Amino acid sequence: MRVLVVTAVAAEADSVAAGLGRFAGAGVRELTGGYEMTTHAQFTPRPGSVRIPVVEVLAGGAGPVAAAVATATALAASPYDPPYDLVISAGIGGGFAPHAPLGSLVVADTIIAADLGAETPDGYLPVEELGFGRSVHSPPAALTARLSKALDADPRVHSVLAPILTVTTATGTAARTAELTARHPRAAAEAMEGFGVAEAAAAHSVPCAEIRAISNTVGPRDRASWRIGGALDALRYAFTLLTPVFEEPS
Ligand SMILES: O=C(O)c1cccc(C(=O)CC[C@H]2O[C@@H](n3cnc4c(=O)[nH]cnc43)[C@H](O)[C@@H]2O)c1
Repeated sequence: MRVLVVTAVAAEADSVAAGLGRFAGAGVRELTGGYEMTTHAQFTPRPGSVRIPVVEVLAGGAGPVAAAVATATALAASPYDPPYDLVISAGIGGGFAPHAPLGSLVVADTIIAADLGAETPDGYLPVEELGFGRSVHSPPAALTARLSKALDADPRVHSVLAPILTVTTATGTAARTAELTARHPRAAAEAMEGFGVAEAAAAHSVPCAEIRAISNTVGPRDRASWRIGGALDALRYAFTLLTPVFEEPS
């Protein structure tokens, strides 16, 4: 399986790469847009394998627009058809209580652009209700089940399969938290790239997933309470558990 993992920042890409690291060789290359790509062409073919799995990790920038541009650039630059078998948006994220505590992992069953719509005096309307565009991507259920099962195989890991919201402004007040929770009661995490990655993947007809390691609780902004190091460790460990999935036939 050929997999493209897209993170926002280099620290997240490094954690993903470290999780994949037992498969060796890493490098960095520039894409035409100037994005940094850490390349891991590191899976050893097993007897009977017909394809050599390759996972590439790309730090594509923060926010849905940078993420979409970076992902689309990487997909267009691939010499393969299809360009990849799977694209994963991965990184740290905010967790909605009580679903996703600090250090836990969230696999998206839906990837939702939570602020792609319009405010009205009667409340928020997503683009679907405005009559244009889309604000939801649904990764293939069989794929998310495989990812979740791989994480749940380790009893020390707390993972949840739930909606992940993509926002362009990180939530920092109780009022905004309540609004998002009312609209998306099952949402377990928010981050800033998933929907952009998913849009680019969809344009190339490549399945997309999103995985977040929780660094902070969504709520009134309290930067001192963020546990970025712990979340980066959880992200790294998640990718050690996920590597067998990438070795399976797509
Ligand atoms: O300061 C650091 O050392 C550091 C290391 C790794 C990552 C960061 C980031 O700030 C990453 C930004 C990235 O994280 C996502 N994120 C995390 N928490 C939230 C949240 O509560 N709401 C929305 N997004 C969140 C997001 O995807 C950002 O792009 C810093």
